[in-house]
Amino acid sequence: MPLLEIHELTQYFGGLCAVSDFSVALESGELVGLIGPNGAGKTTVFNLVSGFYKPTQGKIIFKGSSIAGLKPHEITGRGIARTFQNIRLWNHMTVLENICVSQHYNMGYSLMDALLRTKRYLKQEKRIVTEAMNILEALDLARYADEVPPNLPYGLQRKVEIARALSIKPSLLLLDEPAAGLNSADVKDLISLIQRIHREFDITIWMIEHQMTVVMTLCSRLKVIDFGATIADGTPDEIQNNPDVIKAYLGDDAI
Ligand SMILES: Nc1ncnc2c1ncn2[C@@H]1O[C@H](COP(=O)(O)OP(=O)(O)OP(=O)(O)O)[C@@H](O)[C@H]1O
Repeated sequence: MPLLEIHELTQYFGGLCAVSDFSVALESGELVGLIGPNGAGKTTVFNLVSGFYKPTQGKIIFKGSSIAGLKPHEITGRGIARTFQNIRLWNHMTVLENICVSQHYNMGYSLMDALLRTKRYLKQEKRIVTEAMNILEALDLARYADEVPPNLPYGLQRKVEIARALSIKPSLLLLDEPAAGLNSADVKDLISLIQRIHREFDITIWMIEHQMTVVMTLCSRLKVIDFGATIADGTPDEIQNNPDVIKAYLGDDAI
């Protein structure tokens, strides 16, 4: 059984069809890419899978159960984590607090426990901090635990966002343009980081990315969409030489 199955997903925004009849199946352990020109509908697909939008039509099945229309926190609870095209960290909180706050969907204590600072509350809070520090250590970020994100270079902020997504121990990680805004040295580091996460965290990764070196190096297969519709599906080599893909990116003159 695939980890994630999407059948004929369609999303309208008023009269605009942002995603049309999109289907895909991701097997556990895969690292695959979703590419396409600007405005193709890629982020909309991720927003539908992560519960930010309710699909106009279609099925989204994760671990055998339908998740279409669930709230984002419910989908996180099922084991899907994501990052965003524009980094969304809490800039007034430290790196450690940013990771801890994402754990609170799974805190295991009540409001009353928190108000009375019961034993259960203190024990769970300690667990959350320990687990957050473990993830920061695993990604070589522990030394930045007490910094606020704006004090860190952009490449490290991206890494913190990935650490935050990993901290919920997802089975599926959605990365939305992780290389956006990074310089070439940071892109190289990001490629190694994603390879390491994929190897060490027993996780399935689905990524949107415009930088071809990143997807060509990392992904075993790619799906290409344009104006919401799928135009190609295949290995990076097949995709690079597909005339429909070349046309979508470069226009008719390219072929
Ligand atoms: N909430 C929304 N309301 C109305 N239109 C939207 C909304 N979200 C996206 N769209 C439109 O849907 C289309 C697909 O947008 P989407 O952001 O999914 O594309 P994308 O492939 O991720 O683009 P990019 O690579 O530029 O990020 C675009 O025309 C966009 O303007």
